[in-house]
Amino acid sequence: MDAKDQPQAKVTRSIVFVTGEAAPYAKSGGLGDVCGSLPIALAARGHRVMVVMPRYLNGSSDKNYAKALYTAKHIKIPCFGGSHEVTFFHEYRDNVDWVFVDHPSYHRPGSLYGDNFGAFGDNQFRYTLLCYAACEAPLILELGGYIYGQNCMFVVNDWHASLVPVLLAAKYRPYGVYRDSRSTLVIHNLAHQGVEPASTYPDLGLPPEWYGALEWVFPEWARRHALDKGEAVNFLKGAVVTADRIVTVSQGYSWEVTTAEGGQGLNELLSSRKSVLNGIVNGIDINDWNPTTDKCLPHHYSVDDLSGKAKCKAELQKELGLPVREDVPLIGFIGRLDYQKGIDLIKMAIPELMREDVQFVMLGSGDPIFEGWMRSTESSYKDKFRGWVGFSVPVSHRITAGCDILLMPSRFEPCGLNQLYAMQYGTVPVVHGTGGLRDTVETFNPFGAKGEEGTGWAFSPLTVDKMLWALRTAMSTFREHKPSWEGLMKRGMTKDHTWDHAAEQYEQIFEWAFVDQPYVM
Ligand SMILES: Nc1ncnc2c1ncn2[C@@H]1O[C@H](COP(=O)(O)OP(=O)(O)O[C@H]2O[C@H](CO)[C@@H](O)[C@H](O)[C@H]2O)[C@@H](O)[C@H]1O
Repeated sequence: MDAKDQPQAKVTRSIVFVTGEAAPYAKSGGLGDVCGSLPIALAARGHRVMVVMPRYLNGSSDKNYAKALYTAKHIKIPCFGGSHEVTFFHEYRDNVDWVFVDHPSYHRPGSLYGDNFGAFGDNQFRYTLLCYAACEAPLILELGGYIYGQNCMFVVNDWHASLVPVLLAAKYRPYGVYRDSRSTLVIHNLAHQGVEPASTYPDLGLPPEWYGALEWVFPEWARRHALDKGEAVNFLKGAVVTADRIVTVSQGYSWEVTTAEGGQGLNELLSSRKSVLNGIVNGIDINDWNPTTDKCLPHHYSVDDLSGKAKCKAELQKELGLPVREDVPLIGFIGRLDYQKGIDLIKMAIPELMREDVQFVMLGSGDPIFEGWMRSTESSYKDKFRGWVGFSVPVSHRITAGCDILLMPSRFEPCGLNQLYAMQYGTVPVVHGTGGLRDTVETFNPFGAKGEEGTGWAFSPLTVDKMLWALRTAMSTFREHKPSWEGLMKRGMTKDHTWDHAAEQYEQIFEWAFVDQPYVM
């Protein structure tokens, strides 16, 4: 879009994103994508936007931070029985101030949150530091010559950033600071809440009377032994209680989190805050995910000329060592190998699916049991199945472009980005109709009011049979109804997945937040 066509916000604000990850600096999943692109979309609409995240260094990713300069600002954070010094680095890119909090606990091998032995034992400490640093950044960092000041909208993402609204309420507002600021909690995934034993509360440096905001008691069935009282502190709960507004990353998920099935223990609390709870479907970064320009692809294509997609498919088959055949449906899966993503259903369905004339490629890392299963399945079905264990952004782009069908049997999915990328690339999604998947994938209807309708298949309930039914329907449409298939591809490709619409909805939420008094004064 030309800069002159870029819609502008009616009211511009100072916005401070706080996050555990943002692409391209550090990404482990969809949170990184969103925090790497929504801030840019908001800045393009005229807001002043800062993103505060850790400066993770672990060798391979160091180059991502190469353009971030040392600001010479140091602060000491009083927590965990001491005073911990952090410093700030800064890069101005795409009209956004990217601020990186530096501390030795962010410099280590492994992924962002853990290594082969599991989650890091000091994650509570690492993200407590991030939250304190994020509260100080707008007050002390002169970025482009000016501080952001006390009139900000803090956008706190998931549990890593959830201490921010608690700190605003407990440590700043009582002293007259940040009374004009507001906070919005964005829930990308309720499955991770930052829960630690209650005995860690004094480490957080919060006044004792604020214990109730973080207090969390496990139900009896979830306790480890008869003497376990289940007492814990829960960062995400703290933000649910103290944030001015709560956003989930789709409307479907904003309802699901208020139910016993989808609320992960926080459903009653979230229901009590329904008046400030909204859902906004994520957009995608179309500079990064665009089949007409994508640097990771061997060939480019567009809705007007799909020939490049067939070439991408052939290249992908070659790269994977699968028979190069245009007529065979190529199904892809990309994602964390996690219970959430329904990998166990794929595992159960594979023996039956492999009886069909089909090819299947999976890219993912996570649970070692599923990683091992992917490797062994590959050796059982040499001409049909490839399991790529690892995390590779270029490979994910090539799979998205080269496949005909993208499968997402997620047990729950707050929004899901891969189905949006798939549609953008003319790859037809077959998904479990849950959360954001149900909101974004419209099931194919050959007899719609205006002719054929739909962009994929959203099956429900989540069973192996139903998933196989949806895949078989998709495969037979691919083989036997080429014009319908092309219609499906084109309808997906022409849908508006840009961030601009979502950014406008976020502006509305911010406006409502500033009309109200802060939730905790
Ligand atoms: N092995 C691999 N190699 C390369 N890339 C890989 C990969 N595994 C995953 N990815 C990438 O990571 C991202 C995953 O995003 P999703 O939104 O699908 O899921 P995630 O559960 O991480 O995000 C959570 O947050 C997002 C953002 O709000 C929600 O959409 C989602 O529902 C919620 O669960 C995609 O960009 C995908 O391509």
